[in-house]
Amino acid sequence: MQTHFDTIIIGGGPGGLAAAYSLAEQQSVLVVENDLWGGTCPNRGCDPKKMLYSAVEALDNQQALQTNGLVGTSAINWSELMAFKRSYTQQIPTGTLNGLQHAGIQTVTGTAHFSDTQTLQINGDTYTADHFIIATGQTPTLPTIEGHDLLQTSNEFLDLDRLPEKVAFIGGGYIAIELANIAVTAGAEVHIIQHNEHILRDFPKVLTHKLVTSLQEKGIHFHFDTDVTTITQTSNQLTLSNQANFKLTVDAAFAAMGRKPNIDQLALEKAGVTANQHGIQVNDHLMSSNPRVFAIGDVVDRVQPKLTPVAGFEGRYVANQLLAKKTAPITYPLIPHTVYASPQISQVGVSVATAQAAPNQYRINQQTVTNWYTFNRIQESDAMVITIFDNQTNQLVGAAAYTTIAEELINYFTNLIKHQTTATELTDTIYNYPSPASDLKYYY
Ligand SMILES: Cc1cc2nc3c(=O)[nH]c(=O)nc-3n(C[C@H](O)[C@H](O)[C@H](O)COP(=O)(O)OP(=O)(O)OC[C@H]3O[C@@H](n4cnc5c(N)ncnc54)[C@H](O)[C@@H]3O)c2cc1C
Ligand SMILES: NC(=O)c1ccc[n+]([C@@H]2O[C@H](COP(=O)([O-])OP(=O)(O)OC[C@H]3O[C@@H](n4cnc5c(N)ncnc54)[C@H](O)[C@@H]3O)[C@@H](O)[C@H]2O)c1
Repeated sequence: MQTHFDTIIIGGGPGGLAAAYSLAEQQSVLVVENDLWGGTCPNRGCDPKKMLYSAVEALDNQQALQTNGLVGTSAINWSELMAFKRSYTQQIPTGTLNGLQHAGIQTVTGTAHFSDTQTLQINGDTYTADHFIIATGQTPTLPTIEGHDLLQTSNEFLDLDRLPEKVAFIGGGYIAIELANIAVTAGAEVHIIQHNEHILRDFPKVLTHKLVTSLQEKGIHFHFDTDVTTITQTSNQLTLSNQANFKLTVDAAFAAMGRKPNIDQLALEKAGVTANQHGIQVNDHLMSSNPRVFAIGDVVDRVQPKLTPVAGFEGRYVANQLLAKKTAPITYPLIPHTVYASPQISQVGVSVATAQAAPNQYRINQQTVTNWYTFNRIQESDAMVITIFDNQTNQLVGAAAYTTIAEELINYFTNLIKHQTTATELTDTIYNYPSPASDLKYYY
């Protein structure tokens, strides 16, 4: 059994896998995974969520066209939808493992922890390496309140055999909004309990307010400025309450209050790697306080959003460093992000808040586009696109969108910003018509 490697990667998710494949042609590589090969995104994150969204979007689109040519609405059959999701997720761990082995990458299933600065213990065996890459991701945070162990998380929601009739989500971030919208569309009574007065703190308020209205119209009950302090169980139900007279009884409740780095099992102190509650601390080369050890993806303490493409980008960056193909500090490209709901909210580049705070530097073009051909054709009830231009260069520098096609629109904007497109140049390209891209010339 080989026990020394050029690089050992802890965590077989999008970050770890990107690093492993990039290194494998020139290095001996071992990847260690203690749960589902493939990690959060394809097993219990982005991909299964969007499998469920296939039905949510179809139903939304169908409902929008009632009285405009479509007769009757369908309904979601939860167990069939879950079987559809599982047809994708069930093949992920084995497929991932086979792919790694096929590429000549060694694998071990087990929990890794350091015993000194250059040694790992896995399943009682000792492994050493020239370098280590920690890519262990995050897990859901549970509140420290009475009855917290009665809460479930996104992990369980995305694999429910049966959708409970009445559900609550604690939190108002990505996960609460995305999963609550799946649940309400599938027929559940849904409550979102948020400890302050707004959802999705990083997105423009003008768009999140619209989303709250849209989700309320779909039937979601929002409880703002509400802290749950006690959870009790009575027969098959849970009661969530606080001392300020809040009391809600549901069939299931899900914690969606953020995620915490998977570092507890790593014995980082033995490796001389420093970390805090946000994750492993790294320098601008993603190197930890131990120069042999790098960290990538969700487990890193950094300001960039914790998303799959960011983890992959960091994995390839560290691999290139170890192969001496790149020595410069990491510089991140634009990172577009989307909340998948009904409709979606996406944004990229300079934020609306930043532009509002610097009116001399930026011009904001906020357009209600509901009546534009693209959105009228699919009967969107409310759609808005915001573009932000630099006053001096007239270049597009930021964008945000509230529409069912925001996920694709934001990719166009990302490319336009990347290529420093000016407002005038937006009119220079001929796009296929009619299509969302053919509207780009009107977003100046
Ligand atoms: C519900 C949900 C929806 C999401 N939706 C999106 C989305 O739409 N778009 C998007 O870009 N991102 C989304 N994300 C975020 C995305 O899943 C993560 O950013 C991405 O998976 C991070 O990749 P990673 O490799 O850093 O970590 P992970 O994918 O979490 O992989 C880490 C792996 O390390 C393993 N591990 C942990 N500790 C050890 C140990 N000691 N030894 C061995 N192995 C260990 C874990 O089991 C895990 O498989 C979503 C996340 C969730 C939870
Ligand atoms: N579409 C996507 O790209 C996508 C989807 C899902 C998850 N993700 C990733 O996963 C991460 C985690 O998602 P999340 O929704 O769990 O976290 P989040 O950070 O997006 O939101 C956490 C929410 O919980 C609230 N909260 C915090 N403490 C609370 C408390 N004590 N009581 C009640 N509410 C509390 C916060 O105000 C916030 O609204 C995201 O930040 C993102 O990186 C991305």
